[in-house]
Amino acid sequence: MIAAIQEVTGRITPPDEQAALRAVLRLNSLTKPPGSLGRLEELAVRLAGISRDEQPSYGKRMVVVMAADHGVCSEGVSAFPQEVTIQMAYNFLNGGAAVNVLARQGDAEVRFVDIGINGDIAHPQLIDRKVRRGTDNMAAGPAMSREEAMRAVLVGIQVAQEAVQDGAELLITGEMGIGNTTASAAVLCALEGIPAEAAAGRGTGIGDERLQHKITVIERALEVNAPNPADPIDVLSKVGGLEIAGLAGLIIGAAALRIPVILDGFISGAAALVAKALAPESTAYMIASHVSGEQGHKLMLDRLGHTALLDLGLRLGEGTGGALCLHFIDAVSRIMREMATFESAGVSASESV
Ligand SMILES: Cc1cc2ncn([C@H]3O[C@H](COP(=O)(O)O)[C@@H](O)[C@H]3O)c2cc1C
Ligand SMILES: O=C(O)c1cccnc1
Repeated sequence: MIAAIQEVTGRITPPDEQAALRAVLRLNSLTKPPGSLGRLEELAVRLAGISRDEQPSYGKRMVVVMAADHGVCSEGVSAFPQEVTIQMAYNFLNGGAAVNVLARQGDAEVRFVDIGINGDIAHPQLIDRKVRRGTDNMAAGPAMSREEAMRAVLVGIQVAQEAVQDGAELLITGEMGIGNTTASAAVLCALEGIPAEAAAGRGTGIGDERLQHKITVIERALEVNAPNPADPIDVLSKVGGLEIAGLAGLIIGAAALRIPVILDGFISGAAALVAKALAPESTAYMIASHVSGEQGHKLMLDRLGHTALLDLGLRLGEGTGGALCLHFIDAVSRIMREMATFESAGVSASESV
């Protein structure tokens, strides 16, 4: 199974430098002082390189919400009970979650994948790719087997391939899974050698006492399992989650298919760290939409080498920040296509600086 993953990571090539250069030249020809559109210009250049087009635009975009449960919930690490995952599943499938609203506003489709919910869901829109019914409690032993972690990564790769077959030109990572900020923090600790107290945050809104407990649970999980930082599948299987593994696969799949993958918050960040460990070249296809209010997210983005576009204090996940970022991506597309050049508008260029 590792060979199937490596076959995909082996297909990731760097973005097109020529297209990126053409985007720089075009930006400098537009009726504005050079660089005056700030970070939007950086975004334009990166998207041009990724999409191999100096005027990139994205017709069909999809938010992929991977959902799974976490055995570590039995340690009391979330402000909400585990059943909320399956209850929210129906809310996503019926279009009522925050990300459904923001995706509609950003003209994106939401695909909801059950990769490991602890229960049965019946809904016509469900993409059922359940690898197992939730993980085991990582504070007592491995969250899942190595084989299950690899299967979940392959699910993500396959979902990316299907999305592109169905016309997707851009993917956004989304997730649902009560307890998943604990697993994501543990992945950050294991892969990057960050102490639990710097990696763990309040998730759904736990208080000081429960946060201290969450930190000790993460420390125990790391001690009991001793995940190997040089082996991302080992880290996923011991202290990760099924949706984290699935999103890592989705990111790798998007990079291999040369389409941009918009990262959402903390859980997406953990998946991106796994993707980076499996395929360092995949980071070139990632766009960091926002920096979450969850402690540790900024650290993740630093390790990924990305700066977030937005800082709105979001701490929801689901793909919400990623969906909001579509407005900036569309703004960039229109600037590259619709703005006049100095030449076409008859405007004098700068004399000297
Ligand atoms: C109603 C509700 C909707 C959500 N949508 C996303 N999350 C977010 O919160 C959870 C992670 O936080 P923790 O690790 O503290 O459990 C994940 O499901 C994440 O997607 C939600 C959480 C709740 C309660
Ligand atoms: O940043 C996130 O993705 C996040 C933060 C808190 C809870 N759920 C998700």
